[in-house]
Amino acid sequence: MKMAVIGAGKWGQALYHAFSQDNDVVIYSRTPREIEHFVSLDEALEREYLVMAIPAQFVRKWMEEHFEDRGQKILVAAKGIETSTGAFLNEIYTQFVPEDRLAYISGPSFATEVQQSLPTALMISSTNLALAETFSAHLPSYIKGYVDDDVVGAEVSGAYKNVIAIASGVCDGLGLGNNARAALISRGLVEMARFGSTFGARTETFLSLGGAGDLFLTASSKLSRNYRVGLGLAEGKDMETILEELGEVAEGVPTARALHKIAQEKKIYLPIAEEVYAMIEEGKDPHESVHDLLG
Ligand SMILES: NC(=O)c1ccc[n+]([C@@H]2O[C@H](COP(=O)([O-])OP(=O)(O)OC[C@H]3O[C@@H](n4cnc5c(N)ncnc54)[C@H](O)[C@@H]3O)[C@@H](O)[C@H]2O)c1
Ligand SMILES: O=P(O)(O)OC[C@H](O)CO
Repeated sequence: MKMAVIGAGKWGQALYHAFSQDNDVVIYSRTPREIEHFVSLDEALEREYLVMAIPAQFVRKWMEEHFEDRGQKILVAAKGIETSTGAFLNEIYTQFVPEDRLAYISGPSFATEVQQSLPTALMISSTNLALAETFSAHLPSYIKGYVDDDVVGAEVSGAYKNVIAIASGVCDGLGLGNNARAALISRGLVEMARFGSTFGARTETFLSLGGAGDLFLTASSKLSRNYRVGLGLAEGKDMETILEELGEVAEGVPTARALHKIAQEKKIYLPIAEEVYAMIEEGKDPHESVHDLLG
């Protein structure tokens, strides 16, 4: 399969490594990189299959400024909800490409472990199951692919788990113990499903690799950038310092802002996401947030 990965951050490079096992793959990013098969934007857009690893908050602008529809089939690899509009990624990408040429990859997948070819299982979701199957069939042998057609469920799961991961990092950073973290993750899963059902997601999707699987992973490991944001908040650091020290994308931060906006507009009860928003945006004391969540 002739593919191009667009975006050469940690996840773009990991997916480039993975798909390169059995396919003809090139990679492009706005910043030239010393990567084998690094190509120009035009050469990348010429490929039949694209993997889009641009972070969620930058997708719309990038597509407006650089994308040319040449009939490509696209695998969306970012996880997040656009802060400025509350739009899910499928709502953005479908403004440029018909939904039957769009698929979304989600599930428990630290880029560093995918880069090391460690065993991984992921979901590929599309309203066009044949397309999901095509991408799944071209994953390397160390990644087991599962296909599904609940695009909204997969997107909400992938985005929301990042916000719960921030809360989990706060919980561990405050030394509240395993019971508290387990309670938080469990209630976070319920909250994700409640939010997703508002937009037509299937409840069982939140029990899948893209839901519970990714949530368990991200909310329990320092490999998660979002979890590390929570650790920083628990230490009393301000967001500017946290993100500067992180030096990488933490999609849970802008997604928490998006969830707050949506919750206000649609009157959805999102207690954990709202406390993460209060800590991130209003500098609320994490101890107070925990008290209010347990209250
Ligand atoms: N890193 C992981 O383990 C992992 C795993 C699964 C999914 N993801 C998702 O993949 C997406 C990308 O994350 P990442 O881990 O590669 O992040 P990263 O911080 O490693 O890289 C972000 C990349 O985005 C680029 N970028 C920044 N601003 C941009 C802009 N305005 N236009 C175009 N490109 C811009 C940067 O140059 C950088 O290459 C995120 O949505 C993330 O949630 C990450
Ligand atoms: O480092 P995070 O928190 O963005 O998580 C990376 C992946 O989404 C884990 O599946």
